[in-house]
Amino acid sequence: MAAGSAIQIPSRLPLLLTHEGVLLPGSTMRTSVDSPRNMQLVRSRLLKGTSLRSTIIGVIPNTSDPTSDCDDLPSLHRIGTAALAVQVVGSNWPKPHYTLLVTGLCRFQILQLLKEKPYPVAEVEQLDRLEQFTDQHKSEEELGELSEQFYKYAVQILDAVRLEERFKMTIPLLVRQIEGLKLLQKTRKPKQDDDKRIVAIRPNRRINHMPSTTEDEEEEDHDDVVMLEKKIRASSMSEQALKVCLKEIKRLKKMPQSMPEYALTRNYLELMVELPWNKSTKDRLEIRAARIVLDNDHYAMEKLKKRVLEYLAVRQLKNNLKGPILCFVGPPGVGKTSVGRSIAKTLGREFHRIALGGVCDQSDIRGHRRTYVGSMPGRIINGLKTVGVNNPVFLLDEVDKLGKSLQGDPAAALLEVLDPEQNHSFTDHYLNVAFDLSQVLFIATANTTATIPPALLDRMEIIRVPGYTQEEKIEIAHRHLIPKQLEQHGLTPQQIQIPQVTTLDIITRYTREAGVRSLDRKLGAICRAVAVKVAEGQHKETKPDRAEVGEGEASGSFDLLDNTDIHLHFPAGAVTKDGPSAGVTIVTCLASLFSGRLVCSDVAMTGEITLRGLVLPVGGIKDKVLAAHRAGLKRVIIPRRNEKDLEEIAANVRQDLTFVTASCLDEVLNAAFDGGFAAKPRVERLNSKL
Ligand SMILES: Nc1ncnc2c1ncn2[C@@H]1O[C@H](COP(=O)(O)OP(=O)(O)OP(=O)(O)O)[C@@H](O)[C@H]1O
Repeated sequence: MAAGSAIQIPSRLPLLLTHEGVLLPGSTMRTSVDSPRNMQLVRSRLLKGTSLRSTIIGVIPNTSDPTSDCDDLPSLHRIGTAALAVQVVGSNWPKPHYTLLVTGLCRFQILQLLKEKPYPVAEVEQLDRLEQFTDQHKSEEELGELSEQFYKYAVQILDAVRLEERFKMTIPLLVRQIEGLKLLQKTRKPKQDDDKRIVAIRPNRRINHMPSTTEDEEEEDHDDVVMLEKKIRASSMSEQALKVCLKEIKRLKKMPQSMPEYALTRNYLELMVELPWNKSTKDRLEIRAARIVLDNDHYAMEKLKKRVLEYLAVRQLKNNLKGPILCFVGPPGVGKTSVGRSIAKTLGREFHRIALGGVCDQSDIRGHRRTYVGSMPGRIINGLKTVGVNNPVFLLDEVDKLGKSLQGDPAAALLEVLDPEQNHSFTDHYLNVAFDLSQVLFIATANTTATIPPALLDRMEIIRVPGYTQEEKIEIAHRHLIPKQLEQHGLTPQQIQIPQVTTLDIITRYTREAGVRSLDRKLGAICRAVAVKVAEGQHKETKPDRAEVGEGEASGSFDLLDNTDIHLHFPAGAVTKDGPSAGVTIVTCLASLFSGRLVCSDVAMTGEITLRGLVLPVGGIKDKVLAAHRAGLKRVIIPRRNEKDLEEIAANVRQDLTFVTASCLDEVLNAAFDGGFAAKPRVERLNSKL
């Protein structure tokens, strides 16, 4: 189709049904093809055909919901645009689809549908016989908002077949647009260093002669590229990166702007310039100051703070980061993230949290190759771009919730990130050049070590962060949570006072947790309620009432026996249960069931039981004892061989509880039942009160 010749489209056209955007003659549109019908069209017509005619298709706009595109053909807009398929890109990510670049040639109307399957083909009549389009319009990013408005009118304009009708519709719209842009120009002063292009209105040019890419615009673009090249040369990127960037900029200079690759290459180069290749903050580590920061920010957690200080001290003396990666493991809301933040504060470094929960694709860590449509760098490189320095503290949150999928194992990618032997030349797929991560301080958090991939676990030093006692929670609330909430809600201590007994009430009756996250939320709810009263000017000194805190939790019950069959029910089947520590408890339940006697309601117990009735030691005694204490129980039965673990428990908690150590089942049962236990089996239907 030589320029200047009139376009003659085939009388039968395969139809591509689109639901977004309207392709107008002379314009170019990129559209994603993923419905079965459209995929078939691309495969059979565009990928197999070899003639030029086979690349002409009919694009029908306004087709209803593409997800229902399976059997019945939806009703079709009568007028469509014949288009030349300029490029087809196939991808399997995130699901199989093609991206099609089409250029509109002319309008047509559907005369008759010839077939519906596997893709629709219609007999068509060409409506306008315009001269060959002269250029492709490249959509301007800055015109995003305007194009949304434009879209509304586009379908109407497509329907305007007569030239006069088209003028009548478009001229008022264009005039309005130009007025709007003039206003915008007045209010926006162009920044010298702004590498985003500003749309300029050139008053002397007549609308019908205005080519899509003017000389001025080309010059502007050229200036932009020159500016970008200057920035690349001025940046302190590695030699390898500089080489790649200069090669890309050379390609960019030769590339017409309308090429889709132009924008991709530009984005890539802009990211390369923005990355902190050599920019870092200066460490100001002073152990005494670090201790003060940690103590000021966190109450209790003595063991954790001690280990963090040791770690920082070794770093100060050795002045390198080749130590282990610290991993804080503990229940939600015990301050793992906030300790990470304090570490960054003590070091004077930037802090960035990378949430790994649910990540199951290695490209999340390592980025996509640039050949993918919509490719992006991974979270590590993105994080570095966000903080703007190459030595931040990165908190890898929830490493225990990493997933795995066909798209590769993210844990393997993380290993490379964390390995001091390799991470000085970490290569993100998108960058495709090495970036030095050796100055980044990585800290990880997890709720449990059980699901951390073993190879990762091996690289980390686990520091357990246990739950808090009630007393610790009260202190945390009054020293940290309440002042923070007051500040967030714009309240002063004169406007609301929460007495310690109230906090205790909230802790014991309205929250049941190892950490302080719900407590914090409840305190927030109180502050919000008070803020409303203060704002309404009706405030007297306010004490929180029950409704503001929320209702307490109901306790569950379970049935055990059906005649002589034993039914053991472990609630929440989807939650994996392992570990033998409920052994003594299950046997005690059964003993209660068969004897018809009730177990004391203030007893907690843990321990593994052998087939011969011996009680074996178990892990996590501290957490279990704290949970029993939280639940208001008085007596705790533990395996005798766990007696040494009681030393770890705060004295005030120990004072409130009586501990019974047991090495065999008899001792457990004697302690669990009032007045001891001499088994007299009685087989009848009973409900356990445990
Ligand atoms: N010992 C403490 N002293 C002061 N504040 C604390 C303490 N422990 C927790 N907090 C506060 O409790 C809130 C929740 O803590 P954070 O978000 O750090 O918990 P987390 O352990 O990281 O939880 P998750 O595992 O759910 O991410 C924060 O506001 C934190 O400052």
